[in-house]
Amino acid sequence: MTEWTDPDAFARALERADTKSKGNCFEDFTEGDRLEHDPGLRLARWANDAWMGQTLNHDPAYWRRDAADDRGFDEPPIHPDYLLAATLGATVEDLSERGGYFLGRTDVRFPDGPVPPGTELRVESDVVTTAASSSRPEYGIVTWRTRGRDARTDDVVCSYERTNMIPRREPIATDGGATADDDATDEPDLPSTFLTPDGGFFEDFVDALERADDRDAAVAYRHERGRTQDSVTVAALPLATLNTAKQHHNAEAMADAPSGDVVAYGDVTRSTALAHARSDERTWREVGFDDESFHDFVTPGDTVYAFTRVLEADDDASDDRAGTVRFEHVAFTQREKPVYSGIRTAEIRKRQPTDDNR
Ligand SMILES: CC(C)(COP(=O)(O)OP(=O)(O)OC[C@H]1O[C@@H](n2cnc3c(N)ncnc32)[C@H](O)[C@@H]1OP(=O)(O)O)[C@@H](O)C(=O)NCCC(=O)NCCSC(=O)C[C@H](O)C(=O)O
Repeated sequence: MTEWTDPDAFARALERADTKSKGNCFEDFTEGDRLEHDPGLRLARWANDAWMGQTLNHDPAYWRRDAADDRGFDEPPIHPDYLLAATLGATVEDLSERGGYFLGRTDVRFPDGPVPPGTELRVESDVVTTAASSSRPEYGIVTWRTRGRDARTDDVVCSYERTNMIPRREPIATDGGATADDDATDEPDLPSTFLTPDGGFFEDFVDALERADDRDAAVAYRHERGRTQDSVTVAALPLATLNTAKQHHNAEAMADAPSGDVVAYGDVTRSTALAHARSDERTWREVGFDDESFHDFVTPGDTVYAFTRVLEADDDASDDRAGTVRFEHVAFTQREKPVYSGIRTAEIRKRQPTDDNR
């Protein structure tokens, strides 16, 4: 009788066995379809704290009761970055586990957030559009609108629209996409002066924008901190959001990919860069994110840095002690190429008489 675990017999058995594949192909998505994502997730304090600590998000309102109380929270809530990553993580099994690229996301909002630890998430997505990729015949491009709900109250605590390239079952003929103008040597049209805010309060951003006004200048600066990607950030953090994308934890499957290795979850890259930016400001509340793009992959050993451009400031917010600022944040690595960019709207604390000057 055949011993199935005999190495030769087993190797033959593996060759002959079909693989029960995971995830959906491009052809499985139809505009208008709704998918209820089974995993759901309990937003645990430990996972939130692991995410926040490892991505260098150290805003005290998410760590300490007195700071949370000062910010108008009943207790340190789940941070919006982890809430967003967990909402997306729970969708991966149905939407993007098959592989492909997380291209971008927009209209990220937290209608009934923030939420306390222990909140149980129920997540659903609608297929918004499906399109051929003109440059990559083996992929299609799918956009979904996703909502994360508090399973107890049904309140929407996080929503967004995201776009991925999804592998096709059958490649199609394409026009090959637009031809890149490789010979273009135009100098980039950057302003002559880059200004940095003196501090991290709302008034500091207003002041810097005023100094840039009517001049060939921008309020744009780098943040010093960097975070080298390791097995915790690349594999452990996405798995703590139930993100089953093999890109983050299956080195063998990724060996033949263009990256040649596992890659960081886009939300880890993004949250790390945002943390660097937040460490140089007095964040009051996160309002929303738009036009997020993931330009290139990040692999273990890459160090994630951040660059910020301040776009506008508005003296209007949910609390008199804050104003609203719109930023463009860019994550980049030691190779100095952008890997993520997005527009962030956040409320920033105004300077109070008792505040120090940072
Ligand atoms: C994905 C890339 C390899 C593409 O590179 P390149 O071909 O140079 O870029 P193009 O700009 O030409 O884009 C290709 C097509 O995709 C469309 N596109 C690009 N961005 C968007 C967007 N934000 N929204 C909609 N469509 C977009 C373009 O129009 C092009 O279309 P077409 O011409 O018809 O083909 C490269 O960008 C890359 O490597 N990006 C990094 C991807 C990445 O690392 N993402 C994060 C990590 S993976 C992850 O987190 C997975 C996650 O867990 C999950 O499950 O989603």
